[in-house]
Amino acid sequence: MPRLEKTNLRGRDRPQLDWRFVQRFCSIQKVLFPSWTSQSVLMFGTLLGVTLAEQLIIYQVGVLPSHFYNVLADKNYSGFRSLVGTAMVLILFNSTLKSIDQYICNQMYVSWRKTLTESLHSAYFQGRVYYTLNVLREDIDNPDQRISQDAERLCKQMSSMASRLIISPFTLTYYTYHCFHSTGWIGPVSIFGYFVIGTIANKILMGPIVSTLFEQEKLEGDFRFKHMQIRVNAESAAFYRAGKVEHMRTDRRLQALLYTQKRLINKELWLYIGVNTFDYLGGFLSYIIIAIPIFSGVYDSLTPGELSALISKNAFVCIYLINGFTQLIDLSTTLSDVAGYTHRIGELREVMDDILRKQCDYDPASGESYDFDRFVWAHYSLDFNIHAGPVDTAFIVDHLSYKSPFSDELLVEDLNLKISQGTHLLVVGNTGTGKTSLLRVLNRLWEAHSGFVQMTTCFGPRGTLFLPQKPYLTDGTLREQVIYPLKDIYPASGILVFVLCRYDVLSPGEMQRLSFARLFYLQPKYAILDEATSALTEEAEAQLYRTCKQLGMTLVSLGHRSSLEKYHDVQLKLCGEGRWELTKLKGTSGNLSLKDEAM
Ligand SMILES: Nc1ncnc2c1ncn2[C@@H]1O[C@H](COP(=O)(O)OP(=O)(O)OP(=O)(O)O)[C@@H](O)[C@H]1O
Repeated sequence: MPRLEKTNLRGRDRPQLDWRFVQRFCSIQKVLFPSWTSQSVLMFGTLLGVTLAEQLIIYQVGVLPSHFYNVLADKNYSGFRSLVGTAMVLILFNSTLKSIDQYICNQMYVSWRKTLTESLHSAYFQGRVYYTLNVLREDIDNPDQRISQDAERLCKQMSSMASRLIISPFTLTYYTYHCFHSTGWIGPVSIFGYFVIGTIANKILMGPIVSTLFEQEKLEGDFRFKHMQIRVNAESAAFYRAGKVEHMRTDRRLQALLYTQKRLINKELWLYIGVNTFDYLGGFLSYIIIAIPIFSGVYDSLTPGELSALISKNAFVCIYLINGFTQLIDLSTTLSDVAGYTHRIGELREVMDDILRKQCDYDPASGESYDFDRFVWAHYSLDFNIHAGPVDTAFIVDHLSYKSPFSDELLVEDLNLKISQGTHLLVVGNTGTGKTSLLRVLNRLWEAHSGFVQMTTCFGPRGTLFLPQKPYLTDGTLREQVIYPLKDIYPASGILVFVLCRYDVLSPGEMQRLSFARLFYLQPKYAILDEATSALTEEAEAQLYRTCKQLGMTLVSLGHRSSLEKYHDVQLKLCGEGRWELTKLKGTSGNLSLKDEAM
């Protein structure tokens, strides 16, 4: 796997309001609106209906004052009474529709967030994408923040734009027609021209905002990660009395974040100036439009009274049309946020797709999310050899060479090995010689440099189970810890009590014991133990190894302790610089050739 360079925010990769934004935005919309009958489309349709009704009512409310002038001037009491009644009904309707509009927008926000986050989750947890993304890819920052926060903000901003955007084609068409009717072509053409200039100016002002917002979100993620790191490692840091240095480092991240936030605010100032200028200039534009024919003598034949009536009528439609456009321009601050979040989520989706594609090329089975539970229940009816191979074998390693993803030096070269039932293997070697890396390659977390690894059993119960060096205890009850990674008890029983477990207060030895409890519960055929007893006494280690063997497990252990030798039949020693030695334990020694020896 080649080392990936950090490419974000450099040169042509700076997130902009460009074609790539449009593509990423459209691909996110496809997720949010998967079909014409989807919930989002129905909500959008309802919102359109509500906003159209709202516009009709607003128009009626807008003409009420002129009716009041009429009935008051005529001292028409019954007309006044019915007008007050109409006004009350219209106002009630208007406020109800406005509230429904807000309500639908909020519902849409939650529904979009659900759809988008679930879609990101399904890619993130597919195969080993979450591992590759967090451990091996350096070109993408804070995937957790993109999924939890950026997706939320994108949906929030889009829902806040929705009702204004959805209605604008209708109001713009309606008032363009009226404007054309009253002023001729000069009105709509000048207003459209004005809008085009405003849009270009705003696009120029928004460009730097999008990339700065992108950067700000990255720094926000880094800052949060630092706090998370302290939270997880609070005890170790406290043993070092590391408060001062952690304070300094956390403050440094805060300063970087605040510096970028200030830069963003400074850039936004120019956008606000642009938007506000556009708003206020728009107010005058209607009078400029009407002034042109007046000064050029088109209306010279009209009396002053007719001229003022014409000016008032034209000003009304022009102002409405301009208002429609300024509302769109006002959205540019929201749009720049949407663009920033769209780039962050779009980039994450692209990288996840890329990882998944490469994983599927390397390991076709990795495309599916591995479901331990499915395999447990399937076991009774299926023999699940996932690759054709001898039934008493877990792995066949053939001329395997591997290296760490960010280095060119081979850790192990040309390794031949067969892990078979009943032959317990001990892997030893100095620190950093590639013992755990061998397990990464066997587990297909890392790709082999050359040669191949064939896994002939499945993961999980009745197959192969890996106990990693760092015991992973998840959130949940003790029962959930023990049955992990199963979701349900197997076979169905209530033997494990429902006790809430605070895994963070367990000692390393207790964590290792709990990992063995998992192993005894799941009872795999092959148990791969990476320094699984390093925090336990030799007596406890002996007891656990004895139990594993009584349960019929074949063990592959990694470790430094010589006490481990007596539980194993064969030893693989990694000597560094690619060299390795395979020897028989319990008396026999010397290099073994894989193909000849029955391992
Ligand atoms: N995620 C990773 N990305 C890049 N390099 C890694 C990664 N994990 C391990 N390495 C490197 O690979 C090399 C082998 O690491 P490995 O974990 O296999 O050592 P090990 O033999 O198990 O050591 P130990 O006895 O300390 O557990 C080390 O130089 C390490 O820095």
